Amino acid sequence: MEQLTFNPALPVAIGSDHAGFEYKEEVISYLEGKGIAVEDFGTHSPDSVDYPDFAHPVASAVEAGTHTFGILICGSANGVAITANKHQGIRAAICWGDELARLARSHNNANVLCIPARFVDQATAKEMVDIFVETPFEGGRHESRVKKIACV
Ligand SMILES: O=C(CO)[C@H](O)[C@H](O)[C@H](O)COP(=O)(O)O
Repeated sequence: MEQLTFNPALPVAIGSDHAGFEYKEEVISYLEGKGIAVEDFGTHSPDSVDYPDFAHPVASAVEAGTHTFGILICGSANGVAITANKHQGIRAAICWGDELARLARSHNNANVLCIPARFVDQATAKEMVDIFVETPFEGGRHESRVKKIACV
């Protein structure tokens, strides 16, 4: 059975493109302030970059099991989500509100939270991160559905 909650012994993997850079820095500070280890996969400035260059390494780290879950931030979250979901072991969810973040975890056992920096404020981003960390996967009827995702 998939891991129900996140492993606090492993770091969170976080990445963004230039559109998500400011939010990434804020979220890193927020998580570290709560005593949660974070590995920053970049980008490391607001200079224009290509989101796949940062989404793939985060997805690979989560898929390898070296990081407990991933956070990816770009302008709309579409680019980073499309990229991360190319990875067989990744369930990346675009969330723009608390209930979406809760459902992504409880129903879909999402392991990457994708945040649309140009469409939510930083307070919402942080609230969604908290919910993503704290909400366990429900299992039950959702278990078989989640297992079918990877059956391609
Ligand atoms: O993939 C995206 C769009 O769906 C992301 O939001 C990117 O951040 C966006 O495309 C970047 O746009 P920009 O005009 O190059 O800043």
